Amino acid sequence: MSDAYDLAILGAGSAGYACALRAATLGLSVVMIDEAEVGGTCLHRGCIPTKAWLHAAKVRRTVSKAPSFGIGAELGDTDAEAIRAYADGVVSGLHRGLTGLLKSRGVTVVAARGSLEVSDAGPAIRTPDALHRASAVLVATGAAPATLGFDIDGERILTSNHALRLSTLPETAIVLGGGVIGVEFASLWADLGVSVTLLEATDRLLPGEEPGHVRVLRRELERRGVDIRLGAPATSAEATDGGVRVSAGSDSVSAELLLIAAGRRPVTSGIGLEEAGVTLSPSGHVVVDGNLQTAARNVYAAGDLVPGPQLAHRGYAHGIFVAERIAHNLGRHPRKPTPVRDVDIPRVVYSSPQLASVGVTLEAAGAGADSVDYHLTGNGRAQILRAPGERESGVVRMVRAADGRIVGLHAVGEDVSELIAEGALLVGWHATPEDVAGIIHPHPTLSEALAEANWALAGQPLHIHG
Ligand SMILES: Cc1cc2nc3c(=O)[nH]c(=O)nc-3n(C[C@H](O)[C@H](O)[C@H](O)COP(=O)(O)OP(=O)(O)OC[C@H]3O[C@@H](n4cnc5c(N)ncnc54)[C@H](O)[C@@H]3O)c2cc1C
Ligand SMILES: NC(=O)c1ccc[n+]([C@@H]2O[C@H](COP(=O)([O-])OP(=O)(O)OC[C@H]3O[C@@H](n4cnc5c(N)ncnc54)[C@H](O)[C@@H]3O)[C@@H](O)[C@H]2O)c1
Repeated sequence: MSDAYDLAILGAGSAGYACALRAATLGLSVVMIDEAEVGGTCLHRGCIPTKAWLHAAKVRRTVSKAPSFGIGAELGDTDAEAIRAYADGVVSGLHRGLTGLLKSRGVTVVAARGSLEVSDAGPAIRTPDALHRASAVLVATGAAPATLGFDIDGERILTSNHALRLSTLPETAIVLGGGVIGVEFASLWADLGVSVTLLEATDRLLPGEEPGHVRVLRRELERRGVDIRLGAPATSAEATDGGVRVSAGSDSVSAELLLIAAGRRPVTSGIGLEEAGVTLSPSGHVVVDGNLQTAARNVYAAGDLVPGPQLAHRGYAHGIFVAERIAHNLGRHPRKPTPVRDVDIPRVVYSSPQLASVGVTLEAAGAGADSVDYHLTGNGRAQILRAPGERESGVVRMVRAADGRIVGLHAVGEDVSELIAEGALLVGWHATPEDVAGIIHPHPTLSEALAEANWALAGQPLHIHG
C-alpha cells in the first residue's frame, strides 16, 4: 500500500505545528493529529496566558507606582475574572490565526487521540477511526505537570493549568517549586496582592541561571512580600477547612491554595511508543540521536518529550529541523539542516525583574574565560523605567571563552528579555567582542548595555569604570 502522507504528526503543540507548517511549505503532504486544540501547552495553558497574567500584574504594579512618576492614580479592586477574559481573548485570537494558517498551507488536522504503530509497511498513527500512514512520523506529545502524588483537586491543590483558570484570587497561596513556573506565579500573584509562600527543595531558586542574578531576583521578590523558603522539600499536602496545609521538612505552612510547580513529565506512556520500537529513558523521555531520530525507523521526536530545556522556541526549532530533514531525505530540500544545540537556545523568566540568558555561565565557560558586568545603573533607559526609590536596576554579564568568542549573555532587570535575541545572535554566530564593537546601538535603549559590554571586553570601555 502506498503511503497516504509524506508526514504524520502526533501532537499539535509548538513542535508539532511548527513541523507541519515548515513541511507543508516544502511541499510535503502532512496530517497532524491532536486530541485537543491546535497550539498545545504554550498557546492554551503556558507561555501566552501566563504572560498575559504577568502583564496584568505589571499594569497593577505600574499603577501603584504612578504617583512616584507624578501621575495621580488610585488602585481599585483586582478582577481576576476580567484578567482571565483578557488572557482568553489573546489566546483565542492567536488560536484562530494558527488554525487559519494550517488550513491555508493545506495541513490536514485530525481532532482525535492517537498512538504510534510501526509495521513492515512503515510508521503510522492510529486514531479511533483511521490509520494514518506516512513515510515518516513525528511524535510531539509534549509534557504534563508533575503532581508528586498529591491529590490535585483543582480548587485547593492546583497545577498551573488550574491556576490560569482562577476567577477569584486567594489572599494566601503556597507555591511549591522555585523553578520557572513557581517564580513566575510567585511574582505575578505578589503583584496582584496575594500573600505568597514559596517552597523550594534545593538551596536556590532557578538552578542553572547566574547565581548573582538569581540573588537580585530573590531580593526583589522578598521586597514585594514573597516568603521564600529554600531547602524546604514539600512531602505532603492535606486539605483543611480554610484551604490546604503543606509539610516541608520540619515546617508546616497553611494557605488558601497550593500551586504545584515541580517540573513537567514527558507524555510518552500509553501511546504505543515502546511497542513500536521507540526507546524511552528511565525518566520517560524519548531517546533520540543528534537528528531527533528515535530508535524506530522513520520515527522522530521533538519538543518537551526530548530531554533538555522545555521551551516553546526549542519546540519550534526541533519541528523545523525535522521537517527539513524529512524533506531532504525525500529529495525535496537541497540541504541537510543543522541540528539544534540546546546551549544556543535563549531562556527568559518573565518575573519582575526578568531574568534572561543564553549560552553558558562564566563558571561553565572553562579555563581562560572572562566576563564583564555592566550595571544598568549606568543605562539611561533602565533609569527611566525605574520608579524613583526603587533600589536595584539590574546587570548584564557577557562571557567570553579563552578563544575570544562570546559564549554567554546573562541579564537581570526590568524588560531585559528584549536583550536576549541579540545575545542569541552573538553566541550563535560565534562573534567576538572585537567583531561587533563597531555595531551602533540606539540611545537611550537597554540594548546599549550589550554595546558597553562588547566595548569593555574588546579593551575599549566607554561608560564602564575600568
Ligand atoms: C505555565 C507554563 C508557562 C510556560 N511559559 C513558557 C514561556 O514563556 N516560554 C517558553 O518558551 N515556554 C514556556 N512554557 C513551555 C512550553 O509551553 C512548552 O515547552 C511547549 O509547549 C512544548 O511544546 P511541545 O510541542 O513539545 O508540547 P505541547 O505544547 O505540550 O503539545 C503537545 C500536544 O500533544 C497533544 N497530545 C498528547 N498526547 C496525545 C495523544 N495521545 N493523541 C493526540 N494528541 C496528543 C496534546 O493535546 C498537546 O496539544 C511554559 C509552560 C507552562 C506549563
Ligand atoms: N518563561 C519560560 O520560558 C517558562 C515558563 C514556565 C515554564 N517553562 C518550562 O516549563 C518547565 C517546567 O517548569 P517548572 O517550574 O514546573 O519546573 P522546573 O524543573 O523548572 O522547577 C521545578 C522546581 O521544583 C522543585 N521541587 C521539586 N519537588 C519539590 C518538592 N517536593 N518541594 C519543593 N520543591 C520541589 C525543584 O527543585 C525545582 O527547582 C520548565 O522546564 C520550563 O522550561 C518555561
